[in-house]
Amino acid sequence: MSNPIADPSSVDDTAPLVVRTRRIDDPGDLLALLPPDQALAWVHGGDGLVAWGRAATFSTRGADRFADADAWWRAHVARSVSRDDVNRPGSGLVAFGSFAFADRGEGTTLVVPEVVVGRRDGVSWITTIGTTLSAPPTLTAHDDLGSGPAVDFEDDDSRRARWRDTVAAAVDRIAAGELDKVVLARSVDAVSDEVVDVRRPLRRLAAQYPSCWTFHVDGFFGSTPEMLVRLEGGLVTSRVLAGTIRRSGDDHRDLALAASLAHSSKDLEEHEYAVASVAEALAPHCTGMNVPEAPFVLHLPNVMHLATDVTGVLRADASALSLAAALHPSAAVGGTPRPAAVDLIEEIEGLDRARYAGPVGWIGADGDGEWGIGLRSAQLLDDGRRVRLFAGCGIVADSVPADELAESDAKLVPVRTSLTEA
Ligand SMILES: C=C(O[C@H]1C=CC=C(C(=O)O)[C@@H]1O)C(=O)O
Repeated sequence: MSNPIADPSSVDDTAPLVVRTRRIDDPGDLLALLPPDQALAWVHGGDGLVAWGRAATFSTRGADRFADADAWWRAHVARSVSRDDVNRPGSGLVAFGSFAFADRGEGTTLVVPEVVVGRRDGVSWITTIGTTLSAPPTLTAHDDLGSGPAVDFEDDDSRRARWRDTVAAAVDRIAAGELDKVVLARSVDAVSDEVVDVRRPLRRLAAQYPSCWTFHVDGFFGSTPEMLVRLEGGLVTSRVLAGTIRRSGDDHRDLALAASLAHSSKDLEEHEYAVASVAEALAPHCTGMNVPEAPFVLHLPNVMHLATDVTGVLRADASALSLAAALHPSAAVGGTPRPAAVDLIEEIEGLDRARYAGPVGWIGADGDGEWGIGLRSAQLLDDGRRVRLFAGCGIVADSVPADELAESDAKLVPVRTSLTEA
């Protein structure tokens, strides 16, 4: 995959990292601090982490990509020297990362930045990371990014018809008893008349979807509503989403739609598979797990989802990355049973998912961290003028191809409008 953002060529990956975190006054809008190049982001409700520079990077591929990344990270942590005056999740040494969806997929990377600015619950900090101790830089808010470029979307009728046919083929395979659920995705390319400055869509996504996690790692960006796993002080949390209804734009009508979603047997079935896959994957790692019996309806500006928050207490030493490895791909992005679903995706989807639907997030020196599922997302390609947007839908026996296509359109709205709105 080409990567218009990262330039790891100057990174010395073997030197011990010197890490210093200091408390700072509230820096205001975190995303406004990002420089144009090598920006990294993970923000939620205004809080989170933004970062830039490259102190160390790691890339890999294959079935062992999570274990390889975890081992690389542990080795870096072991030889780092750190002083952290803040001691909050995300302070001290952190790496941002993104994982390919498929074992054969490209794009798995961990990035240790040179500067991280974080805020959580009214406490703000800056972390510097390098091979020597460096003074924290002066923070500058880049307020005016100018007007956006003109963007065209390549989503013609024949591509849309082909995807409907693929969904119909999956329904047939489910009816034939080969599997219970599969998540099928499609992509839409956007072509911009100038290089996309990813900070512009990031700001729009964060402003419009504050309850989602707005992220950027090496040209992969988006605003995901789904938390694959958060590990914090021994507490494991996962927000499972599956089952979707589009919003109408009318609040009263949306309430009725939310009620119908909560009672839709097709959506409840789709959701149950996703919850079961997460609960089964976490069970060996957790004690005292709480898996609510019924989902709640999560309201986003474009769609509503059935949602379940699964929690547990970590049983033994495991990192957020090793938990992500156990959970990926959950049935929210793969299917049930997992092996049959992954095979069917490979056989009929006809799409290189790359980082779409893979874990994206950050890990700290103690192994805690947050890994969302890379949904409502896009990848900058080539020269930075082409952007590939992705969306997928859970397919079960009762799925109707035309409805799934409309649902995928709704899921594309966040990134699509983030690229076009002034
Ligand atoms: C696969 C996607 O969404 C998943 C998450 C929430 C709801 C989903 C659904 O209802 O199909 C999907 O499982 C996507 O946004 O590309």
